[in-house]
Amino acid sequence: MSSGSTEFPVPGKTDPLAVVESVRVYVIPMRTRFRGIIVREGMLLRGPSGWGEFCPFDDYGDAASVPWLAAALEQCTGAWPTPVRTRIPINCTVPAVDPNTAHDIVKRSGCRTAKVKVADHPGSLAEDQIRVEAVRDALGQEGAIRVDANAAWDVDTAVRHIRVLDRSAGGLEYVEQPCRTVDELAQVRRRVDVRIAADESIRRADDPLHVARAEAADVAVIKCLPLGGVGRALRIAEECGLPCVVSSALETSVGLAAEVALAAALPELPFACGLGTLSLLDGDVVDSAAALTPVDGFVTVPSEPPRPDPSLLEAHAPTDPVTATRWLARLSRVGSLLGARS
Ligand SMILES: O=C(O)CCC(=O)c1ccccc1C(=O)O
Ligand SMILES: [Mg+2]
Repeated sequence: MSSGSTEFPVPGKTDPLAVVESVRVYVIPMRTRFRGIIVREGMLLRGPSGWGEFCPFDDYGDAASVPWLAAALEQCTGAWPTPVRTRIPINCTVPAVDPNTAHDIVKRSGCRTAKVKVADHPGSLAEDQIRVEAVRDALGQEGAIRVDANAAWDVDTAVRHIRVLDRSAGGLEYVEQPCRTVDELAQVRRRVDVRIAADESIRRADDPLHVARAEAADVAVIKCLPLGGVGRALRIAEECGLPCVVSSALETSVGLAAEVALAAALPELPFACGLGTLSLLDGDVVDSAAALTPVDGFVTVPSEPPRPDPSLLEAHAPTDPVTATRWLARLSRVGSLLGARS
């Protein structure tokens, strides 16, 4: 019924994108295929207090992308909490690669903690074992190894594979998201001695605190871009009452800076964080002096948020018009959803 001059915006609802002064789209190839991702794409938004990154993965629909946009807008309009540390210990991230490559990644990183992707495809256990053994060889006995199954296993498979990989690793620090549901995580947790960390059960859940209340995890993996920003992630971290590991969502240095700000502000940081992911990308939008590149297993907390370099923005701009149009349309739709909620 409503149309044209009889239709008005609802008073009190505002356009959340009104603060954004300009946007850029980037396309950066991955060095190694990671969870099926071969090219990382996203947007950089410029606002009154700097730049934010909007980069939901392809498998996030519009509603699930709303927190990503809230996080980007927090970055370009807000200020970060006070850091309580100047550098963040990080893990190196080992994709589902062959054992020699895994060994090299660990050695080159200088990290004392490694996170190894497992369960990349059905029947992967033998490959997972030799990858984990190679990582232990590279790390030495003092290092810590964690594995991430990205929700691939059912309960019985998880229990069996965790026991095998725990032996291959000479002890696992934790296993991240062995199964999909909170109930499955709780069952696995009761049956194995290895700690359970929840990632997707927090990042993709309607209620990110459910997994903690259900006593289904020992560790919370927190990513502030999928969770709606540093402020919201800090509240979730506090309310869940679990030790937290901050991990990246494969952002450029612009978005990674928000994850680092979160890790820097957490009162306790008992484990290494998954923030050494810049090396998985074949490029960045921030020049190398300001990039959040780890050195000897640590990322230094920057004194101010990194700004994209104009020539790198040009270099990583999409070469076809379709990609930019697709991201602009996505931003517009997700912006409308965010506006309708506030
Ligand atoms: O935690 C790390 O070491 C790196 C980040 C990482 O693994 C990741 C990055 C993008 C999307 C999902 C994940 C994941 O933890 O499952
Ligand atoms: Mg994970």
